[in-house]
Amino acid sequence: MIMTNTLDSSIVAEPNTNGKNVVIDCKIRNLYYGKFRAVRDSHIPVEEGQVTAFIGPSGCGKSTALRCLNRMNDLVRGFRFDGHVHFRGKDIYHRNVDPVAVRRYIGMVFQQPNPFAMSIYNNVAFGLRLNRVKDDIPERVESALRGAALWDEVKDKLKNSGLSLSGGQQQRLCIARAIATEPTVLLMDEPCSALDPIATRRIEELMTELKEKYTIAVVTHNLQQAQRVADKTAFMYVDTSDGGRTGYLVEYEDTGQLFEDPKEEYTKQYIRGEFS
Ligand SMILES: Nc1ncnc2c1ncn2[C@@H]1O[C@H](COP(=O)(O)OP(=O)(O)OP(=O)(O)O)[C@@H](O)[C@H]1O
Repeated sequence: MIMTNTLDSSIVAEPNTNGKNVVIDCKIRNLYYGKFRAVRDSHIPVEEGQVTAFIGPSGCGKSTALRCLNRMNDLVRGFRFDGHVHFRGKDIYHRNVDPVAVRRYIGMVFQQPNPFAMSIYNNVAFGLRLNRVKDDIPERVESALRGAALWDEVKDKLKNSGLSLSGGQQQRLCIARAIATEPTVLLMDEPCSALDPIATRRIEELMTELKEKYTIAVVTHNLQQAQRVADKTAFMYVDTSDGGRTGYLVEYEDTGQLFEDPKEEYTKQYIRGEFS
């Protein structure tokens, strides 16, 4: 039986053609929700120590592709996936791999900040206990809160409810909860869409700090945000030619290259704002 240790983050990542290490290699040939083909033909590598942004119009499959990276779609009824997701060369969809173990290495932060109705301290400690971490809990909680740039704001009120924090602080608490178990990769699904511009900038700065330690993949509607935070950008679009609405990868590039000199006509039109 393949257990957590086969996903051990000490396994060397696969080198890319550009010499960068690919931590997650995602290839979606076809992805279905029931009979609906949601995504096709999308090969998106996630490189070590980089921020990779997923952009594209609504419904093109950005969140679906992101959720494939840590098997979050497994929870959706009717989900079927033809392709592969390799984490450090290991197939995370192998029948013997435990999805809970996958999420230990590939954590996630969602669109809406979703702290639990418990204290700030326990919000972070919860993830540790869930992963059977028993040692150094207070130190780990502090380290995660520091890592999420929240410690100074909450250190004197750790017993207060996580729900008492502002939206931006709640999202940083969720980031602290996600990094407490020291994942290799952090997936962020529109992490700023519910936040005001100041809280958004704080999260963006935090992403730049976090990539020193974690590889990040982020879905964003905000093209300026992708340009500010991402090293690599994947642009997805929706194919309606066969009467369906199937998302696919149009272009994956260095962010600067994709925004300044895109190869594909659809990318050019999208970044010029010709469709949304
Ligand atoms: N759980 C689900 N069950 C059925 N269909 C779904 C499910 N989740 C998403 N879809 C469909 O899959 C397609 C891709 O959705 P997805 O949310 O991945 O797109 P997106 O690009 O992230 O969109 P948005 O930018 O609006 O969030 C859409 O047509 C959506 O309706």
